Amino acid sequence: MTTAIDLDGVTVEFRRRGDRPFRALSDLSLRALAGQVTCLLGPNGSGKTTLINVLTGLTRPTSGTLEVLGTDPRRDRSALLRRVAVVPQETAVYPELTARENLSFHAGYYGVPRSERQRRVAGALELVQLDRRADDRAGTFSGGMQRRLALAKALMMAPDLLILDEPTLGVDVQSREAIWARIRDTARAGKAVLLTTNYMEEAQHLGDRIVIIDHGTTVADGTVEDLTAMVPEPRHVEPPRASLHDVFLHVTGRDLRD
Ligand SMILES: Nc1ncnc2c1ncn2[C@@H]1O[C@H](COP(=O)(O)OP(=O)(O)OP(=O)(O)O)[C@@H](O)[C@H]1O
Repeated sequence: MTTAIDLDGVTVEFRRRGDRPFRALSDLSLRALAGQVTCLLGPNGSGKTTLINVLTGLTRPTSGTLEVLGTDPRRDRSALLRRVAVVPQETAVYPELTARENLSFHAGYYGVPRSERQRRVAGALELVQLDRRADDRAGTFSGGMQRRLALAKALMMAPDLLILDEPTLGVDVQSREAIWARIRDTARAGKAVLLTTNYMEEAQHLGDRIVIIDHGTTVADGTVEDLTAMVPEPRHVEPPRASLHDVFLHVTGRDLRD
């Protein structure tokens, strides 16, 4: 399988006023493959968003090497961004525009030819089951519907790498299932998917590969089976294996990060 993301020893330091530089990422290495969903887990402040910003060339690492879809985001960011779609944590839709207008605007902005736009927009709306609400303003949508619209925007661009920051934060079970199904389809179509989540169930359900980071560095990396085998004393008798929830607490501890 092709490597979509290859990070080796990446460190990101932020300068804080009157303080020593703060390491948001510390010698972090990570690989993600095409055709797989890679789930990135980590406590608040562990560096997940910083990592996404590094992958999209928004934040320049202090040191380390990185390749995303075979290119260095520091060198050719605009070419890379034509092949990578990011669904950020905050809702990124225009509330005054309808769902269809949101997608058309996005397609136009990213250079989808006019002749193709209508078909692509309609296809994306159908994918996330918003076709019946296509001509309603996005501002009237529920949180879950807005997340689905943001996902449609990304999927419409047929990216080789799809990055999602907490894709199902605060959405109901129905929207969650719809979003999960589209994420799985994207990986099955041979694309790489990297997503961050704080929901163990989501990682357990979707992740072909789970990477847990803490204090800016990788503390566990493998399949759910690899990771659950790491916990020495499963706390439950039934089922016999530790859950991903147990693994997460085992490798990151119980302290708050604030
Ligand atoms: N521009 C910046 N300047 C200084 N510190 C920063 C900056 N950006 C992020 N940080 C710090 O880096 C650390 C990692 O932040 P980041 O947003 O990557 O965490 P996260 O894992 O995405 O957290 P959450 O789960 O809460 O979204 C935090 O301590 C944060 O305060």
